Amino acid sequence: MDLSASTLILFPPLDRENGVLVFDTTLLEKQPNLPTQFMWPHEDLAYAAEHELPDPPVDLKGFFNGDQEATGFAAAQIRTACLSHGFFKVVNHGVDARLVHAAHQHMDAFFKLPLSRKLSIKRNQGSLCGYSGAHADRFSSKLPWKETLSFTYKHANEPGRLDVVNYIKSSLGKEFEGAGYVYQKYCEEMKNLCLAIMELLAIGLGVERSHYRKFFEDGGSVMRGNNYPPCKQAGLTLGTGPHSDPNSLTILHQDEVGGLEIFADNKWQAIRPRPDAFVVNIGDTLMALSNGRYKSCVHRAVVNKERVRRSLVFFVNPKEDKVVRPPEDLMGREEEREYPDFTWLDLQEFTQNHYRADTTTLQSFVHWLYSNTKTQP
Ligand SMILES: C=C1C[C@]23C[C@H]1CC[C@H]2[C@]1(C)CCC[C@@](C)(C(=O)O)[C@H]1[C@@H]3C(=O)O
Ligand SMILES: O=C(O)CCC(=O)C(=O)O
Ligand SMILES: [Fe+2]
Repeated sequence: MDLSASTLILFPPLDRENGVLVFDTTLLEKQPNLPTQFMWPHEDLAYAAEHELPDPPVDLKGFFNGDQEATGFAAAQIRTACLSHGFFKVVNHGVDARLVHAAHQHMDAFFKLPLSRKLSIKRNQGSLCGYSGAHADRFSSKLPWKETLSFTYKHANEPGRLDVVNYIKSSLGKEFEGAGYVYQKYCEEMKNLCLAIMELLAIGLGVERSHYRKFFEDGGSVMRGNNYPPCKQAGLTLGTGPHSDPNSLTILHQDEVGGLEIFADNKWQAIRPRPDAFVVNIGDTLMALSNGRYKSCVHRAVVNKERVRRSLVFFVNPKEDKVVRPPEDLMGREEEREYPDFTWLDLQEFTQNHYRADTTTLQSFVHWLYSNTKTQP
């Protein structure tokens, strides 16, 4: 085969000015071999899920209707899942299926835009907002086979304040205003769902019912659309590598293609897509807020050989400067603290500037905190 110099420059496509890889799937899909930058080590790829997580979904209908027995049942189901692997599905969550569909449709339309247009709202270093192709400007190896669009949302938004609409409109133009309204509404619904789940998490721990709800009421979240194009050598790469989310709670909707896997009972288990369900996972910050009782869920996303896969993610965080500390009524008399006090601002800085979130983020963060500040165990 004649590998002329120009061919070599094209594969993988590189940004001429900065020399970083460009996630241009129309070009990447044409080449026979996966660029090494996208290859993940054997230990992250091996043991593909052979099982599906068997847990039945948590039905929220009774909780929303104020039925005490059903609330107790849902809280117990959530408690069991969180003590073991930190993951559960919810149904009858009250979010209109048409809204979820519309959010997926608008994300689709965005990812189908020409690359130059998507790059016009490129995510900058240290920020969680904007477009990112394979995170190629942040990392040079183990690149995730995905592109993302993310933006922030404040929970204590007064009615009528349209931060998401304004961000989308000002960065992408007036023709995206409709998309902005859909995302704004989606964020509002996700916030309400998240605060309801916070109550169930508190009931499950036997702490004051509104404790976590209040803690997150003035917090903020990041909404993200993930687009995982098909990959001929899907078995050599990952859409999102094994990690636990550094934030508190994550609410995700995956399309019908499937690819989300969680690590539970010492094996990878696939999460079967269910259009009427949201999947919820505990993140590192909530693990700290429960003094290690609720487990931060280790998960990953595999990619498909033939089909593009999409997911909508809502990452929930406390207010940036609030001290993350378990409630007093949770701590037994002799119980020791598993983690020191910290703020989401610190953990966010750690994962954006010093450490790439993986399966041991919280542990590494605590070491980093001790070595950087006066905080000592
Ligand atoms: C604070 C955050 C960092 C990430 C986005 C939010 C919550 C989850 C984190 C992430 C998804 C964990 C896996 C690695 C990561 C780099 C990714 O693949 O997107 C992480 C996010 C990020 O830094 O963008
Ligand atoms: O897309 C998915 O199913 C998982 C994505 C994920 O884990 C993340 O964005 O943190
Ligand atoms: Fe995640």
